[in-house]
Amino acid sequence: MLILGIAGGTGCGKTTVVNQIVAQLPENEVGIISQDSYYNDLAHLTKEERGEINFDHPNSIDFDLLISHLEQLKQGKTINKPVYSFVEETRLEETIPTIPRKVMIVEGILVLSNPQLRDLFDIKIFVHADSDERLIRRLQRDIRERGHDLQKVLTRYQTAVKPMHEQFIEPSKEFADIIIPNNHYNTVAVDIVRTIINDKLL
Ligand SMILES: Nc1ncnc2c1ncn2[C@@H]1O[C@H](COP(=O)(O)OP(=O)(O)O)[C@@H](O)[C@H]1O
Ligand SMILES: Nc1ccn([C@@H]2O[C@H](COP(=O)(O)O)[C@@H](O)[C@H]2O)c(=O)n1
Repeated sequence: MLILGIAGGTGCGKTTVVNQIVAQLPENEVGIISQDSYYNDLAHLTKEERGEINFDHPNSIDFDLLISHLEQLKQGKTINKPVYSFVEETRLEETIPTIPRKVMIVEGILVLSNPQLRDLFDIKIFVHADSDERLIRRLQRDIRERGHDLQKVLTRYQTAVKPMHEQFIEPSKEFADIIIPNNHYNTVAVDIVRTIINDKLL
């Protein structure tokens, strides 16, 4: 199994890059795991209490479960991947059975910041976009897709997203084997990563 870890600040385009990479690969050979699926289960908190959580701090992620799931996949076992709702801000009851694939891609803001998780990656990638570009993209996406309003996105950006980015995410760039500049769509970089994966699949 080849495991790729893809990190980068919110809105840098991780999900988009991953989707572009896998779009031209055989569907049954590549699996995707998003760090977002592993936000801690907050079902015991009210919606208001969940709104106070710092979702950009490593403590908000169940890294133990994510690491254990990756290890199980490496051993050829099927896992039950959690499902996270951004609208409810907690894990849902349902899970998604996920089988091991020849190539597994793990993406998320903090996936290169955790040493134990990082050690599981064969290739470490950091997607870079400037912070103003990321904020614009995040605003548009969160209002359109994640049920947030303008004020909520901006407050969160100032109080949690930006400081945590500076403390945990940007410093994890030094662990990357490849840095993908993504202020603009970067088809060349996507092709290079796909070529690496295709070599593995031969
Ligand atoms: N290179 C790019 N140029 C313009 N918009 C982009 C680019 N990459 C991604 N986007 C858009 O920015 C938003 C955030 O991208 P997404 O892939 O969800 O980022 P991330 O997963 O890193 O948070 C999405 O609406 C996406 O369509
Ligand atoms: N309930 C939540 C949980 C997380 N977030 C934000 O998601 C960002 C990470 O996801 P990306 O797809 O943007 O990489 C992170 O910055 C959290 O602030 C949220 O808004 N609500």
